Amino acid sequence: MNPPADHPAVPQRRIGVLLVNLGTPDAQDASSVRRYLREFLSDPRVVEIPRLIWQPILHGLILPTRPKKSAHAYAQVWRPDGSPLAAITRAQAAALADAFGPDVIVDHAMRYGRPAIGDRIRALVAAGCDRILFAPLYPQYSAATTATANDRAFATLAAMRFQPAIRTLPPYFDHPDHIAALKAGIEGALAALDFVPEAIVASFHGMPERTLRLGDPYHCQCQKTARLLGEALGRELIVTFQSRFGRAKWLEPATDATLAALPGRGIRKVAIVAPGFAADCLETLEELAIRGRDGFLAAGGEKFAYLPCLNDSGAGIEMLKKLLGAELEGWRAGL
Ligand SMILES: C=CC1=C(C)c2cc3[nH]c(cc4nc(cc5[nH]c(cc1n2)c(C)c5CCC(=O)O)C(CCC(=O)O)=C4C)c(C)c3C=C
Ligand SMILES: [Fe+2]
Ligand SMILES: [Fe+2]
Repeated sequence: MNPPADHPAVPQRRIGVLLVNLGTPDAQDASSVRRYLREFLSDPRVVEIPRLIWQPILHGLILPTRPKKSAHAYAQVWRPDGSPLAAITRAQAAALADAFGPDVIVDHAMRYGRPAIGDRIRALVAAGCDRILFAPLYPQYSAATTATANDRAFATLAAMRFQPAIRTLPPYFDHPDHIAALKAGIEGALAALDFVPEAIVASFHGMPERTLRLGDPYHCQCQKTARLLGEALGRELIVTFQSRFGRAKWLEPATDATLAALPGRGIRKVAIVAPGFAADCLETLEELAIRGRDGFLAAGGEKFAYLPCLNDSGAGIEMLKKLLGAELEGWRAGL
């Protein structure tokens, strides 16, 4: 027996585009930060230590102490409209709302915290989407970011009788449109400075070094982004890795140690970019733009500039339109 045409199980043929980023606390107080860190650091894709060993460390050592320290850091970058990562991701989705036509709904979600991936996928389905382009906004693939976001999307689908078709945005670390957008953003920001940097540092979020040996392509993809961007800019970039967490060895060279060493090598005017982040966040605005600057100047540096991420800039949104639009083409052809 066929259901009537207006039966809820008969969808309209719409497409959803879900922009996804890491997630951030709902508020800047220590208990909101603790809630966020508990979810984030309990993800076995992020901390690859056996649960029986990690859970006592997380609950006994980290969650009682780190939230207060992190809340202090968040307080320094918090905006009237909330956490920078949340506000910018929201703005990216808003800027793309009408980019793909009336049959495409653009929404956003976070892997940790809110808006939750499961909630937004279900909302897109309820709005008539029978296809969803799931777009983790990480230029470089890592199991700790891209894979865990995709896992959450597939886990949501696993609980559905009537699933939408799903397509995931591949990493875009070397996509010519990505490199061109980064180049345009950097050149625009450099032109507004009152000094000419003697070096440009490209700082990527770090990862435990063993993930590289285990086959995570993240490190290589970061290096390739930096090489292509350096070629586009016509100058070599200094590649570094930031945000070390825990006692294990992380990818090197470390951003903070490199910044502190540059004045000793005669480099006293520096610009720093973060081409691994689609949106500015705690890690760029506090760790690089505030603490990075302090460390560089304390070591004898004279001029320091943090150059913003692509965010919802014209170049950034045009790039996302092209990348997402190309993914939608295949589906459109069949509609
Ligand atoms: C526990 C280890 C961590 C791994 C591995 C890790 C990988 C990783 N993270 C990002 C992007 C972001 N991380 C952010 C914050 C953040 N990251 C860690 C730890 C690991 N990240 C912590 C504990 C925190 C929270 C802040 C703190 O307490 O220091 C953010 C910013 C979130 C925000 O609210 O602004 C982003 C973005 C990538 C790309 C990555 C691996 C490639
Ligand atoms: Fe992180
Ligand atoms: Fe950090």
